[in-house]
Amino acid sequence: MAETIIPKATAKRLPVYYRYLNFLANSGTTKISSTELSDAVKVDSATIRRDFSYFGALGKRGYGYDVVDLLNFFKKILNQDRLTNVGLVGVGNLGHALLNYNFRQANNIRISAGFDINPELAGTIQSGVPIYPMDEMIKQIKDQQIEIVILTVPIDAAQHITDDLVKAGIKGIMNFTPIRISVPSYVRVQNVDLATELQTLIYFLEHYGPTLKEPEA
Ligand SMILES: NC(=O)c1ccc[n+]([C@@H]2O[C@H](COP(=O)([O-])OP(=O)(O)OC[C@H]3O[C@@H](n4cnc5c(N)ncnc54)[C@H](O)[C@@H]3O)[C@@H](O)[C@H]2O)c1
Repeated sequence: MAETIIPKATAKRLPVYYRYLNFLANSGTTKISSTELSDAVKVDSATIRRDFSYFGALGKRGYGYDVVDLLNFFKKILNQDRLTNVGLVGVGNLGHALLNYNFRQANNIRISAGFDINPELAGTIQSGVPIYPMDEMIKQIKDQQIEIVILTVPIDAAQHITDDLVKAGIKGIMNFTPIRISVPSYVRVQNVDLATELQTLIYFLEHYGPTLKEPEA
């Protein structure tokens, strides 16, 4: 199952399905039709069926989907059946906002360690998370077996911190800095840029209006 190779667009929709199924399970719903799921997550049912088909048949014809079965399945795929510890490098404005956000409430993810060069921050606890000085970063990441790091440092610090993160054995970086960091092929980088997302939203509003669904990726 872990070896299933799926398109990026499908991978991006999996957490959306997961969140909604979690909501359904919590409210006691036991089954859902593909049309209901489609309406709720705003993804057309053909796309949902295609997404699910990458993982084999998950629904029964004429019955729809069993919510708990599907939820457990996505839990495994998204590693939500175990807690994922994430590191945060750069505890400034954006870093603080991310620390304050309780990832764990809906997703089994928590920021377990923060790192910052500012001596006033290092050695403190911010939003319940210990902040370490940079010279402890590699050791803490190894000791805590952190595999994913969120990068929220100024541009000029991004690459050399990335190089240290690679040395520490990190597997994935969520990069909020505006530069494209270089990593070896076995490390994955997810770039997040709110300005680009906003531009995309503006583009879709201008070209397709507020109610039409965006064309399939
Ligand atoms: N992707 C987005 O949508 C988005 C949105 C806002 C900001 N950003 C980017 O995120 C980054 C952080 O923005 P911010 O507003 O939080 O900045 P900030 O100045 O408030 O915070 C930066 C933090 O990094 C720390 N820092 C500086 N040099 C460091 C180093 N060498 N090692 C470790 N820590 C170091 C600082 O002490 C500070 O706490 C910037 O690169 C900014 O461009 C991206």
